[in-house]
Amino acid sequence: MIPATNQRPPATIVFIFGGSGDLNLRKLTPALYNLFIDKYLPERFAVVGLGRSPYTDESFRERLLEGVQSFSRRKNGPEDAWKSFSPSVSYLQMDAGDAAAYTTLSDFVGTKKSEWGEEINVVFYLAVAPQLVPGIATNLGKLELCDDTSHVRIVVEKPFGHDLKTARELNALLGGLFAEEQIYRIDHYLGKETVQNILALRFANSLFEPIWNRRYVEYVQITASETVGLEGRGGYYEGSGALRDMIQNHLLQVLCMVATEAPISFEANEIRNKKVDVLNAIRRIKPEQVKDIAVRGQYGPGEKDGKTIPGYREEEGVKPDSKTETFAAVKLFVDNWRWEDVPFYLRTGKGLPEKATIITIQFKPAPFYAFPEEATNGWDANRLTIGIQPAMDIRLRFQAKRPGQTLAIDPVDMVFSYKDAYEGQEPEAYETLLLDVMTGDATLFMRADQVEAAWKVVTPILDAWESETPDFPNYPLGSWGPEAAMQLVEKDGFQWMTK
Ligand SMILES: NC(=O)C1=CN([C@@H]2O[C@H](COP(=O)(O)OP(=O)(O)OC[C@H]3O[C@@H](n4cnc5c(N)ncnc54)[C@H](OP(=O)(O)O)[C@@H]3O)[C@@H](O)[C@H]2O)C=CC1
Ligand SMILES: O=C1O[C@H](COP(=O)(O)O)[C@@H](O)[C@H](O)[C@H]1O
Repeated sequence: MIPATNQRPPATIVFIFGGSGDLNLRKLTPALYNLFIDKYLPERFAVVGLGRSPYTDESFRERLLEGVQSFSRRKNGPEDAWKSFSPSVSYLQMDAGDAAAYTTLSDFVGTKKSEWGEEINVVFYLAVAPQLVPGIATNLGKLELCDDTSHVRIVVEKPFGHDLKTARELNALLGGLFAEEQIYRIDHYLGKETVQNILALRFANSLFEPIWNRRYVEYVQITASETVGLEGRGGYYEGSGALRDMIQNHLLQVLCMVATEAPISFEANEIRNKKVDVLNAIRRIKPEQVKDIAVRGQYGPGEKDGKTIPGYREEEGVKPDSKTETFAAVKLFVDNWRWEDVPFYLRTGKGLPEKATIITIQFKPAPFYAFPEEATNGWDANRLTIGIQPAMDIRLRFQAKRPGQTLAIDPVDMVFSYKDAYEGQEPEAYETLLLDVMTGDATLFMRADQVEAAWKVVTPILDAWESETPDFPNYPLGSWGPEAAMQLVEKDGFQWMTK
């Protein structure tokens, strides 16, 4: 949450493990750059990217500038902004497994302390595959500077651990090395304006809550589709897959926002308690049920503009017989008074036709319909669609009478769009969350028990998938995923909503 401009964080150094990776290129540096332009960064700050790739400071900055120009909400920024920002960025070539190299980090902090002559916040951002996290955390924990619990923080990216067992081990390890207030388990979907707005929509209005339950809701769908493929992220993604990469964290967190009971305050732990209640209420999946409620897919070659585009198995860093899923869809139930028997369908995939994250709340049809059927032009109504991205909007689709002497009923949309309602650009999720880390506000970050509860939900699926060899690839790049994903909803009489 963005403080007033006069509440800038104190002098800060951000070390980014995985500085040469996709996350930093696409999201972290663009976010820091925007914070800089908007004057939320402290006067004195430094960003150090770390990785094994052989960058110099100069070539690293050039690479990051390409990232800003391709992915930032501000492709350029005001004149000279990059020129003013980039000297604070440097690169340190280092293997994260090299324990001796970590003293370089302490030395860097020591030098900056003498140069800046003040206390410094130090953020260690672990933007790396989960397998690397325990080793890095252990090495950082040995640095004396990490004993300073009020100034040193560690940010751990999702997926937190590789499964329930490793997540528990990681929580225990981090708990032994750092104080809980130093640990920031990040899930960037929680920093998205549109995700935060779900609570405002539900609990700052009296309109929706009375019908937000099993009496009126037929089903809920959450789709996060991506057009991109792997884009050089084989090192991370091959060991992860769509279920771990998106569903265990982002999509389950969105489900929690949709399904949670009303909080009594916006105190961090109150919201977290309510969300963990939802995760704990998700019906446990038995091994023999997995095939009926979960679908996985991997994209094969596709076509674009008459050209063949290679499939997942042909991408850099991917095994030719890879079992990693690039698509996952699941059907879940939340066993409580509010949601019993309402299906929650979640799906995500790479290489799909559109980049879009949307939530669909489909309400049941009117209990009695007095209008003549022949006057009705479609039944596609009683639906609330929350556009998370790129369209940031809320659409209420309902039946309306078409003006005129003949009775005709059509589905129409009532739309709230951020673009039309507010001036200026909304901050990106990582802007909000990085600033929160710098100011020491953990409200939007995950607690250890939330992460473990989310792993419990997906563990039976992961186990079942691990035990069988999938028939991959099973969907062409540019399609909406495997046929079985369509059947997952069609067998219940529904279809996937794309808007
Ligand atoms: N990409 C995205 O859009 C998002 C990613 N994330 C999360 O961020 C994390 C990283 O993902 P992403 O950036 O996409 O993955 P990449 O594969 O692009 O990056 C992995 C990074 O890890 C570094 N690395 C690997 N091994 C070592 C090593 N031994 N020593 C030092 N550095 C090492 C690589 O650097 P090098 O090869 O130079 O050593 C590279 O910078 C994941 O947890 C992912 O879930 C979260 C949200 C969005
Ligand atoms: O965490 C991740 O998220 C991105 C998608 O993020 P979004 O904000 O653009 O929806 C995804 O591409 C990546 O694989 C994953 O690690």
